[in-house]
Amino acid sequence: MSSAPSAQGPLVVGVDSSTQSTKALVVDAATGRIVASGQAPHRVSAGEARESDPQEWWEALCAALRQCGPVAREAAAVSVGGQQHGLVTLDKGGNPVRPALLWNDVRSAAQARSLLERLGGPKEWADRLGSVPGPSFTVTKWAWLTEHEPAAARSTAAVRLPHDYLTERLTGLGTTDRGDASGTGWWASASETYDEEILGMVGLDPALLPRVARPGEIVGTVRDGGELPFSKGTLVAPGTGDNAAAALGLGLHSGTPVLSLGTSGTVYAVSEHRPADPTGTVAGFADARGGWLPLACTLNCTLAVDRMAALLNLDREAVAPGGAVTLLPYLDGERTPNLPHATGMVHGLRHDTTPGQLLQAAYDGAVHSLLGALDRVLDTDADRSLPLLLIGGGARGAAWQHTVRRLSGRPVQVPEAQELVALGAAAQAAGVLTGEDPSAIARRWGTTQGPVLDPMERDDETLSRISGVLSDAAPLLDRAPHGE
Ligand SMILES: Nc1ncnc2c1ncn2[C@@H]1O[C@H](COP(=O)(O)OP(=O)(O)O)[C@@H](O)[C@H]1O
Ligand SMILES: O=C(CO)[C@@H](O)[C@H](O)COP(=O)(O)O
Repeated sequence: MSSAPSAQGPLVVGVDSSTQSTKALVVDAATGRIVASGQAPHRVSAGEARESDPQEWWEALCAALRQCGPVAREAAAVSVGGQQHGLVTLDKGGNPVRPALLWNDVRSAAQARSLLERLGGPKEWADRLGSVPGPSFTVTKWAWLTEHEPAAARSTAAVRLPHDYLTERLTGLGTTDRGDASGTGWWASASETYDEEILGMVGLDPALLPRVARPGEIVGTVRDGGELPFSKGTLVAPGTGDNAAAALGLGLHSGTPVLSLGTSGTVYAVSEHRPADPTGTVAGFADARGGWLPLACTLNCTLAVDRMAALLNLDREAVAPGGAVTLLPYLDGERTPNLPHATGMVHGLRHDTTPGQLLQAAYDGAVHSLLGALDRVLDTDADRSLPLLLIGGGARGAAWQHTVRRLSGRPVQVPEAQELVALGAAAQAAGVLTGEDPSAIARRWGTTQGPVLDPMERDDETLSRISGVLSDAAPLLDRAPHGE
């Protein structure tokens, strides 16, 4: 007798192992009802480095599943969605050689610049890889590691992405998927294979990389033993990167734009056309189904705004309108625009500027970066009147919702479902059980149901003011630290 007697179908588990925490959902595959959930935090290093211990991700996964209770062990299938790009280096025993270098660690900016030139420039990268790799991409992190920590690189017997590492802890097999592989900078989206010339450029043996599973493949079963949080034999789906998982969770059709407000800010859509943006603004990711996920990502989203609220000793909702102050919240450097050495900047501060106006300026600066890429992630024939789907932790905030509506001039839909990455992983797990398209499963679950907030008149004055400050301040924002 299931400990979830009201379940109508088999139970599946979807996981979101993201920057700040692991979220796990036990879901009824027939209806999408969340039967149980759990969450456990991760630690991320402070300062210039952005690193996290993969073992802690595993412990957080086990803790989140313990919070779900015994029902988690009844899951027939599981899938893991994870933060993209992270460089996980494992020794011969499968143990991390060092903490993982995360997507938001920008120390490999110099390596990124060098790699662009060595392959022949941004257009060559875009044509082959689909993306122009910046310091967020795994390939630049591996180049950094070989230059700065050669002993660690020599001790590495396997290279994984965060979601690959957790999937392998379950199955004992090294696999990844095209969605997450497309964020490495060594998986060519044109050929859908690892690019051995690029691997050679950074001295990485292809044998250290995981097999790229096909969408919908069962990559293994949960192996026996230890404190594994699932029953032996539970089917394991390929998993994918968190944004591709969220796209599954939303059951996205092409042309519908998504703004995700989390540790990272992302704007993306699904497309049948392979992206190849030579400017590097749009990353040409693959999705988890066989199509494409053109995406732009910012480093400074909810954490930057929360930091400004803390500095101003304000609640995150205590914004005030009417300011003419500009705040570029580039506290961690910035990825979109590509300003890895940037820092936060305020312009237009006056005696009568209020704390609430300054906090609103932080929201404006964060959303301006995302909306600046919105048009570029959409196919030319996309209906620009469709609501923006707003997801991620920030989507729950009134100030975020209002800022997106005011600066986009578009209706905004906020799904009631809160953990779209984990829901997408659950849909993928359900898909390996039934053979159904995970996006069709998510649509059947009704995951995008939620209020549609009416459009507001677009605040073009604020948008152009921010663009003007950004343009005039570029030389200052792009200045590398002394000696780089
Ligand atoms: N009610 C809320 N209003 C505004 N922001 C929120 C709210 N709840 C959470 N957040 C923000 O969401 C962020 C976490 O978002 P989430 O998408 O879970 O992060 P991750 O990128 O790690 O998956 C937090 O940093 C916090 O700033
Ligand atoms: O780097 C990207 C996308 O290219 C980020 O979206 C990471 O995948 C981190 O995701 P979150 O922790 O913010 O969910």
